[in-house]
Amino acid sequence: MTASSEEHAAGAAVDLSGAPDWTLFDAPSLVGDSLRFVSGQPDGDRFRVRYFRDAEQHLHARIWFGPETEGPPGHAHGGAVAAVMDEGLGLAAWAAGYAIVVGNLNISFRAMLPIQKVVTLESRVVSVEGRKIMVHGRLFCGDTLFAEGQCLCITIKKENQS
Ligand SMILES: CCCCCCCC(=O)SCCNC(=O)CCNC(=O)[C@H](O)C(C)(C)COP(=O)(O)OP(=O)(O)OC[C@H]1O[C@@H](n2cnc3c(N)ncnc32)[C@H](O)[C@@H]1OP(=O)(O)O
Repeated sequence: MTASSEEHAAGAAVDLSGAPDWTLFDAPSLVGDSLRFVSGQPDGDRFRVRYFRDAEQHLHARIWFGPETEGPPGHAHGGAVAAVMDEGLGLAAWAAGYAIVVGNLNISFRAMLPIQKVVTLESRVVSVEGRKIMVHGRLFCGDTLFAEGQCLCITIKKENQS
């Protein structure tokens, strides 16, 4: 494989730095072990993820899809893409102050996503109606859109919060 700034052999350092106007977002301090499945192994061979917020407090992430996310040869499994959207868009609602679970996640897979590549997730809380928080997001690199999603998050009832 040809190494470029966005392609990395497993085990090698991966550049997850953010845009100049982003600040690192400490997701584990907000939701702890809820991140274990996707972003819990920052040096692993599945996902490597770093979260940021921009000046308007929208949540972004740089995400490396490692070899263990492979589905179609050389490309990410749709479930891996969905897992990233689930965590990232759900986390966007948490970061906006809502203790939620995801009730519905609608994803369109627009292009095959090469593994061992750093891509960007951007998200936006687009509406809040009672307990329903709608978050939209897209996973892309440069001009290539890999997936876009609409995530309906539902705030957890007080009696179900631990
Ligand atoms: C922590 C950050 C990183 C991790 C993020 C990871 C996100 C996740 O993966 S969470 C795990 C996956 N999700 C789940 O397991 C959720 C399973 N579902 C549930 O627990 C419940 O169905 C739950 C909590 C969503 C809703 O149940 P409940 O609290 O009884 O609410 P309920 O009264 O049914 O619905 C509340 C409102 O939401 C709406 N709603 C609920 N579910 C849906 C749905 N799937 N589609 C559309 N609307 C829905 C209802 O219509 C209702 O609307 P309205 O107030 O207008 O009548």
